[in-house]
Amino acid sequence: MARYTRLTEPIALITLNNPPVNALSSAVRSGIVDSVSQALKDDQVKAVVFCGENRMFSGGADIKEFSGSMSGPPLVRMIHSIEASEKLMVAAIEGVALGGGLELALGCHYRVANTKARLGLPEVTLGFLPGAGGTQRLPRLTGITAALELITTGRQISAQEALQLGIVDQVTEGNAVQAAMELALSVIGQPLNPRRLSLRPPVWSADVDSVCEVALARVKQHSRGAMAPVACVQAVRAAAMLPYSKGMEKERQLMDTLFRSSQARALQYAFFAQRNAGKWSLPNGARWNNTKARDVQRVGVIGLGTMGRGIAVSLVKAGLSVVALESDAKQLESGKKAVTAMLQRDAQRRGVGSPLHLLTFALSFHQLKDVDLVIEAVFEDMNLKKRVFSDLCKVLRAGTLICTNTSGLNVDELAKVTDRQHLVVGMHFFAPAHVMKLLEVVYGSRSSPEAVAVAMALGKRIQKVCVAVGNCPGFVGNRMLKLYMDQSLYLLEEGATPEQVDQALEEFGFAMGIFKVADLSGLDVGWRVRKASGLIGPDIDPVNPSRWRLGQRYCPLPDMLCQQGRFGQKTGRGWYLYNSPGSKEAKPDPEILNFLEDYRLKYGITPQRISSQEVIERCAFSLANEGFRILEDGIAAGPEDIDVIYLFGYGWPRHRGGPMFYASQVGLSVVLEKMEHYHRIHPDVPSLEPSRLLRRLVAEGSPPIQQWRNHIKNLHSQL
Ligand SMILES: CCC/C=C/C(=O)SCCNC(=O)CCNC(=O)[C@H](O)C(C)(C)COP(=O)([O-])OP(=O)([O-])OC[C@H]1O[C@@H](n2cnc3c(N)ncnc32)[C@H](O)[C@@H]1OP(=O)([O-])[O-]
Repeated sequence: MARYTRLTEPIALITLNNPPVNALSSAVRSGIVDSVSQALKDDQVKAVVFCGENRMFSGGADIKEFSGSMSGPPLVRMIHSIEASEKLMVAAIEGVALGGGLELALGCHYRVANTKARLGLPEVTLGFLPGAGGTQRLPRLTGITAALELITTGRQISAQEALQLGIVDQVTEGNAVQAAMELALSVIGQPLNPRRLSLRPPVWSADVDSVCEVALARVKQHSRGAMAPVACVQAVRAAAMLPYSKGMEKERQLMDTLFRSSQARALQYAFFAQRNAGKWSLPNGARWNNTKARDVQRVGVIGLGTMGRGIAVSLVKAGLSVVALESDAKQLESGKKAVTAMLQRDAQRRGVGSPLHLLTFALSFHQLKDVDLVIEAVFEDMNLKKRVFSDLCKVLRAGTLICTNTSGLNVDELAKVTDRQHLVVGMHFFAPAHVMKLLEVVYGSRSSPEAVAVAMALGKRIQKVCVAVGNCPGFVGNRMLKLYMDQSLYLLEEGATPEQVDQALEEFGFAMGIFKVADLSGLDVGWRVRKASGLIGPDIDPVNPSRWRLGQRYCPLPDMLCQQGRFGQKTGRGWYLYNSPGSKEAKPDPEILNFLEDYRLKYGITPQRISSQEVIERCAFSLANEGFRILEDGIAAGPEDIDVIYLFGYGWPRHRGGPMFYASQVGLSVVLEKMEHYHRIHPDVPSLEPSRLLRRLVAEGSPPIQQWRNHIKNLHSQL
């Protein structure tokens, strides 16, 4: 797993060989140790160059090994002996040098990188720190400030930036191995001690404490409750204060704590869940690896509202040619201005040429006749969408796919009005569509596997994290969100305040509590949906609205707020108070507290003291409980898909893995017991009843989350 090649010059080449990313598995580490010892024994060899197979240096330690018992030579010791070696060691970096890969390179005496290479220490994103000396060697090269930024964020940098920071010694447009050999030949014989980073003194400076304080405040604000970024700051601080060996001791202590933490398990789970989501499968057996996606070059986008604009921008940025259509000249003009400005700003920021030549604006459906795929992004109204779909069929070529950007409408019902039900899929983008990473690709009962493959491939091309989901109201994300929102509202009725609920959720790790999110999105959006679905109508008393609709408990509080014109940030008032319409700083509103008190009095509700624990249990466990129902119904293929949707679309804290992973960590029997408890107290909320799958998994001994798919398969085969 590491190939040793003796070159004609006095140089040996050690090639890491573990495709696809040359992860430093136990076999690779053994191969490196054996190869280094071979080079050291050969008197003719004066220098060693390290490189990776397929022009990929290394993606770091093998993350799969972290869940089992570690074997093979420890990375720390291996890197230390490379650095301590009396022979010259040079890293030739192509592709990526990440995590342990970069730490290996930092143990070498010189580093050469190809211009396209990317370098970084992303361990923090996996719940720990660069524990193979990275926290001690990097600051000794770059200084504290840069090292803190790189290590606490895990940001990947270009070879050019690495050169500026002193992380690499040379950047080449050509072959990095060739350049590394040339460099080796030019420095063979020079003293190696100045090149051994571990021999450098601590990088102390008078402002270390304040720099670390600022970094600590930043990481605490950005990654609420995450342990790893805090530990990263502590480890880098040690590099400033302590000699290398003591700093390494600190690194090891911190690493030991992090390594055993549930946060690290959650983050590593999230890493693989994200990659698994692309490996979609449909209930009929079609899968990512048995279905071919045909190529898409030209895409039509219908509707240039907020969503359509973001979608058009994402497509153009990925190099696709786009025809953007609006229904009248005025809307077209304002959409055109917005899209053009967004693309120009982006090109300027990235220092690339403007891609506007890829964009055509149109008012007539006929201009869509040559596109390969259409994404309809008109207003969320079934009748309007149906009209658009049937008009489209009159102009599109026979094989053109029609995708609908909807957050929950029935894809089958829409497909029925077309002449190509097999070519209709849903594409649920999240706002703003050019920023948010998640894309739910919704297959209807008639969608062909090829259509799903095309939509998934297109999503990947525009750099979305795509998850294939079945067709049901709200799909996966919004179907679960409804229950989460319901619970938050019931908590208000029962005695909580919006700030209390939000604070509990933010302490749990959400970037924003649910009521702040609602204010940001606009309360009128849900109000319109509830009106359209008949939950609010002329027969409902607007002053004393009923708390019972469609046979279950209903909370009319959001409707009452909307009647007062409290639509959230846009009107300066919602669940919170804002300085002015559009302002973002949410302040508790005494009016809301009085309003809630009056409401409880009016309906005879005795307010209870609601603990943060109850907020989390009712919100998070309700999400997971609905997730189990979604798995039962076959709407998501596995728990990982649900978790990816919540991580990338709904701000679920990554260090908690996702609602399904969280349930597995808390313990399924605990979740079951709590759901039974809350359902007993609130029998008028049917969704609190524990799902069949949850009960079944508990009855079967609460298997680990990785095994749930088998249990679900058995459940389906028995239905
Ligand atoms: C003491 C310890 C100190 C050191 C700690 C570390 O180094 S921690 C590590 C620090 N390093 C990191 O955090 C880097 C993590 N990796 C990445 O960021 C990206 O994978 C990439 C940029 C290397 C390539 O991106 P890309 O879009 O071209 O490709 P892709 O992302 O789709 O991956 C392709 C396949 O490779 C797999 N795989 C990837 N890396 C690893 C790994 N390290 N291990 C195992 N497997 C790994 C991945 O699962 C996928 O497998 P599948 O689904 O085909 O079976």
